[in-house]
Amino acid sequence: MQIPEAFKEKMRGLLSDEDYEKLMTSYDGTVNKGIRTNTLKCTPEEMAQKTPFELEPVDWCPTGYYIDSDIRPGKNPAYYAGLYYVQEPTAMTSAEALAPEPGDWVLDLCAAPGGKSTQLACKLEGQGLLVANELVNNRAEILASNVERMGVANALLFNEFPERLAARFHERFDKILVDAPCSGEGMFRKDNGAAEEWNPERVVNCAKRQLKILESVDKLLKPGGIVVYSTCTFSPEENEQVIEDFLGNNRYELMDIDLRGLDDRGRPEWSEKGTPALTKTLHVMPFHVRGEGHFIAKLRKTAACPLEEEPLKLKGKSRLKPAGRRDLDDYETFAKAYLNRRFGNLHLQGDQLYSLPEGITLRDIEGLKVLRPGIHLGALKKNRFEPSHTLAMVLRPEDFKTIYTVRDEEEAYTYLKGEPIIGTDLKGWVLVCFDKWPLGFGKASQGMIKNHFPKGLRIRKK
Ligand SMILES: C[S@@+](CC[C@H](N)C(=O)[O-])C[C@H]1O[C@@H](n2cnc3c(N)ncnc32)[C@H](O)[C@@H]1O
Repeated sequence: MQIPEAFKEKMRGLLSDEDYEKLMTSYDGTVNKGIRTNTLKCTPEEMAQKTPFELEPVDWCPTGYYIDSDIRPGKNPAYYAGLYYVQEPTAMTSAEALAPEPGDWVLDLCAAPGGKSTQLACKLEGQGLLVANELVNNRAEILASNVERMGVANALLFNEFPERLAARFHERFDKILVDAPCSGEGMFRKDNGAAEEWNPERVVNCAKRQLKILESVDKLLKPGGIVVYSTCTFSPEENEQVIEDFLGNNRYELMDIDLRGLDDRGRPEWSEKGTPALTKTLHVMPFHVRGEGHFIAKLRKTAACPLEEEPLKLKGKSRLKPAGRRDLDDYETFAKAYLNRRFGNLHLQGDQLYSLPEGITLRDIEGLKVLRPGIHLGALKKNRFEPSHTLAMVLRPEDFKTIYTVRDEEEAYTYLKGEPIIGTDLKGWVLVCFDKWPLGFGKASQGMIKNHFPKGLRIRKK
């Protein structure tokens, strides 16, 4: 890996000789890999039973574990059942610092691929709302797929500019995470491209963009609400200086961050004005801990922000409409035959049926680019309802009347490859489970289960 000379020079100026040498040596090491338990589905102990690799606890995240760097955790049935999320250990810090509570309205403004969104969802325990937003289209689809796999039931996903969300959700959120797009200096070891793309102008441009994103946060956050700002870079321009500029223009106070094993405080001397409270921010440096590197700041909003005189206009009608009773005949027939759980706030987009999160109305989403308006329950076909994979992933076995539990890992792979399962006397829709965790749907008849695991997710080989 080629570390840019200008970066080396900059870090040599910022760090002590000893720390600089340690940083450079850290680039010769291997990338730290981690997984985090999806507590919406299982406990860490249950996850450990279903994963064949060694797990070593991460200090600052009670559900995070280091795994050996040779392991490919995305190849395991437990992965497809959503028992864990593969996440770099220092990336687990931001959601821990924000610490939402069940019932909160939480916004993750820069969300793809979804590591922190799914971690926030665990903390909400299915209560309250998670709005996860990703601006870049193809990354947004990856976010949707991860939120689906983890079985998050109370999420609304957008593919939007922060300022457009701010025009609709004025001071509606209790907590906001800004895991900002950055120059990625903490990604050099993990992603060679990050080192190749790095240059001093990029750092300056990232800082401008970060400040602009934070301006939208001020409009979105309730007075008294909390925002965590994080980056995976070391540069003062994108860390201490962004926070100092934001504090200068808005009424916020920095809060202490208390995460086990982390005590490398932000440096006022790396900012323009030397704001003393910057010591409340946190650096997570790859030469102090086992991880790639992060910066976190936690701030409380101390005063309301006025409504804009000329707010941005959001045009366009939503293609969603509330589902009427007659629209739902086929869904109700399906629900009566198979579901032990009710879904509310039902809306249709064409023939696709969604359950919107509690408290969300069409007025909230009209004119915005919605990626997923809630749980995609399935499609109303001619005279029948076809359940979606998303529905399978939010269910627990007790929510469905016909369950097929795969006999062993081998049979789990058979299902995940898209092959039929032979030898059953079940009939109709079946929730195929790996132990007590759904993998997806199948349809049983004549002694076999036809596979409904989505084609795009199927694995080719173990
Ligand atoms: C550091 S990544 C987020 C990682 C994510 N939080 C996770 O844990 O998986 C930053 C994200 O911000 C998105 N982004 C880029 N420009 C943006 C902008 N102007 N406003 C908001 N998000 C932006 C990027 O596409 C990227 O997905």
